[in-house]
Amino acid sequence: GGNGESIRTGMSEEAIRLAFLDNLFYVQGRFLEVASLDDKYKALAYTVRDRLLHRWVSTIRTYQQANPRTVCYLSAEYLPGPFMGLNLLNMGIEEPTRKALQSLGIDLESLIAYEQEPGLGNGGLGRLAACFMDSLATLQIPATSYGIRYEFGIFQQDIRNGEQVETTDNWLHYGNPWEVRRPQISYDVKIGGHTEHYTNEQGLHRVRWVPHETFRGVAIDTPILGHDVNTVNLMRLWRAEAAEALDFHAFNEGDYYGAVLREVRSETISKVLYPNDAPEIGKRLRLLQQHFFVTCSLQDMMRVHRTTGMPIERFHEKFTVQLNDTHPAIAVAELMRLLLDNHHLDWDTAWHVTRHTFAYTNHTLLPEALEKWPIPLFQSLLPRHLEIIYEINSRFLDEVRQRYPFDPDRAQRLSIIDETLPRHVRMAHLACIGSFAINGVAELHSQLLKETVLRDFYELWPEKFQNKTNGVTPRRFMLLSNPGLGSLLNETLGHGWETDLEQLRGLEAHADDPAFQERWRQVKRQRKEALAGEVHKLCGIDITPTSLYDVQVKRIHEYKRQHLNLLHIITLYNRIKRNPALDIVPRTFIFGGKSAPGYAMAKLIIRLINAVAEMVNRDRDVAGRLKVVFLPNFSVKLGQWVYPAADISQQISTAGKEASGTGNMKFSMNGALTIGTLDGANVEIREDVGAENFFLFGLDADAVSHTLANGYRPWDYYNANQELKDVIDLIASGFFAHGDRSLFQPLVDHLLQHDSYLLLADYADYIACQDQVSAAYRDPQRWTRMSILNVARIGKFSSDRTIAEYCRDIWKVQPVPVKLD
Ligand SMILES: CCc1ccc([C@H](C)CC(=O)N[C@@H]2O[C@H](CO)[C@@H](O)[C@H](O)[C@H]2O)cc1
Repeated sequence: GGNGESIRTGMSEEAIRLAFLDNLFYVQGRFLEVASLDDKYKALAYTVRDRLLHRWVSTIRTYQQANPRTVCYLSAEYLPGPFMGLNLLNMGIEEPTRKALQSLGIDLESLIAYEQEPGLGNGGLGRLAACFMDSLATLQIPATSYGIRYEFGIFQQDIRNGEQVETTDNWLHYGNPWEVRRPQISYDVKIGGHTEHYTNEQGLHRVRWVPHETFRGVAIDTPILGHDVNTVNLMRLWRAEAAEALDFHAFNEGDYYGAVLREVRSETISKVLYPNDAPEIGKRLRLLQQHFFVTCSLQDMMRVHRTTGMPIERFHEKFTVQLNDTHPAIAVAELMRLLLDNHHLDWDTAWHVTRHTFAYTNHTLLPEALEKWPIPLFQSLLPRHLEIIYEINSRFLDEVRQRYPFDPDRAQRLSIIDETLPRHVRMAHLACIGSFAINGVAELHSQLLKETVLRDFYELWPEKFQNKTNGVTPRRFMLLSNPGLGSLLNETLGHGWETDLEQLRGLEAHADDPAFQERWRQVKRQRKEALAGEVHKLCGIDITPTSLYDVQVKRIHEYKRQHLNLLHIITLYNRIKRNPALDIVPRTFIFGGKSAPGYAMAKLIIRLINAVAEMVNRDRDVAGRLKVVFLPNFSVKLGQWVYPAADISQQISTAGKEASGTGNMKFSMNGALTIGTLDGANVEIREDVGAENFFLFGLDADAVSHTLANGYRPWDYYNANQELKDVIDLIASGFFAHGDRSLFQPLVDHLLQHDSYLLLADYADYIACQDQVSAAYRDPQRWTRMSILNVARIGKFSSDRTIAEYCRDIWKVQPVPVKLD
């Protein structure tokens, strides 16, 4: 390149231009005039990837020299979002790249918009794992994030006649330039079969697992660069392949299907992500997927451990392994198997290493979301693991009986095995017994864990229990998503806040400054106009940026109460119909989120949202003062348009049900005000931003459990509140279903007869709170002050703070800065 820098690693506009053209010619085999958007995107991706791998090589060299204690994050889901924009930002080459492409007549934004994100997750849990990767690298912590490289990610959601329709997510169709296949890094994965116990010639007891089938897991690596550092950690995802791609013998016999059968069968393991954020009992492939990525990951750690020369008895000193919910909990039994059967350690030593290696994070209190596997399935798939689990359990129960000699019920409650027929393996129990630390993801959630689902374990091992309140990365969700806000903050606070978010406190001094307020409103206005453009493109609906953008985007679930949001919208609609001259604050209600394909009530809620939208958006009396939009196919990419454009963030789950929430943090970081319940991290957000800057309503977690325990009767609330009655009756009338009363009957019936998520009990307070929101919005000075103070006091909710706490309290690891060679 120009001033002596190589075009493979140079950071100047000139070097990047030459590198881009070089990749276009010699990787894509295209010249500019005939290059497609995909060619240009790939050429730029390879240009950026070279600079990532340059830093990765330096990182690996540093780690080999330092042999540091390393964090391994095991997660069945990752939602990293599109890579191009964040990699350019974290490497600090956005401007030179934009100019280099401009000089070639290419708009960088068009290439960034073209990228398809890896949708390898369902929602909160998967996105949190991605925010953690960004913070681990930015804090220069040696870490590897392990998971599954699904060929097909979370389904694409289309809305047809108001209904969710799922289509296959073929994200790899045009290939993925950000990943590097590592054929040399591959491991055997055994399943099924039986075990053989024998005594070897030295008279020692040995166990052999004779599998029914053996597959291969191959590593596919994606470099994860930290912000403004040289550290590149890896996201190492496993792809399933047959030990032998083609069975030539079968082929010679002319059995062509037989010849490829093994390959097809094996690939099935990592074929597709399970699209539910609640388990389905006994899905064989799901357990196979969990065993698959766990055994590959632990074997990979053992390979790295061997290179350190440290004895296997010190494995837990080299590696600390975080279990992202129970999905990788089989790891406790798998590490024992590898230590006992492959390294021939005695039980006690193996167990000592194992329980000092793992830590477990719980992400949900919903009883139906706690995974348990039927013993027959476990026996057929993982016979050796089941033997080990039985042994772990009997030694554990011995300890429990010693501790509580006269309390057989407690032992039964604590047992890994649920004896009620058909017998099941309780994965949360295996995780708790095999881990040295157990944490929830927000203070209220961690408290409820100790009082409810994990109470017995808390009473047994209170020292294991911790809280680690979630956080989100301000790089993607502030700087990248909201550059206008980023430059206003840089101008006002200087640089540095994006890696030390507490510096945002400096905004408090500007909260009442009229000039600064005006700049602040302009930033929000620009994002609202940008989103209006995207809504027009995606839904063909025109929304008004002067209206209040009232947003609820998250997975569709009854406990998240998207249908309570709808009860408010219909209430406003009825108010206008009763008095068309009513002076209300114009609102645009924006929904987004996928429903698990088999979750009928969630799908009905999506249908009702679109049905209400159809009626309200064309109603002449309403005259555009209310607009309802359902944004299809919500994703990280779409979130980056939505979070910066919101005025109100809806966080209205039934108290005690949302473990933390992370969307709530992304909205507040972009100056939206929250209307919410005292649930999950809402409690801590309100604590930090100030009660006067948060719109609170509803029963708290104690009141919810008391109300449900004392025979809750939703009918009473229906009969006692005329506005509520009118709303429910309107839905029941078929008004939103072209007169078809039966369509939404199941939803109405459930609300009047069960309402297990207390919508009717919280309705009146919610409506009153929304009226306060409208009143506040009429006073721009007051609203802008509240918005500025929300950002000023949101510092705690950076995933850098969360990861720093995991490093200090659980992983006991230190940063290892990397010098670029
Ligand atoms: C087996 C199917 C399955 C898949 C995913 C899950 C996740 C635990 C669900 C999830 O995403 N939980 C969310 O995790 C976030 C990150 O901690 C929290 O912020 C959300 O409150 C919680 O619902 C449960 C069951």
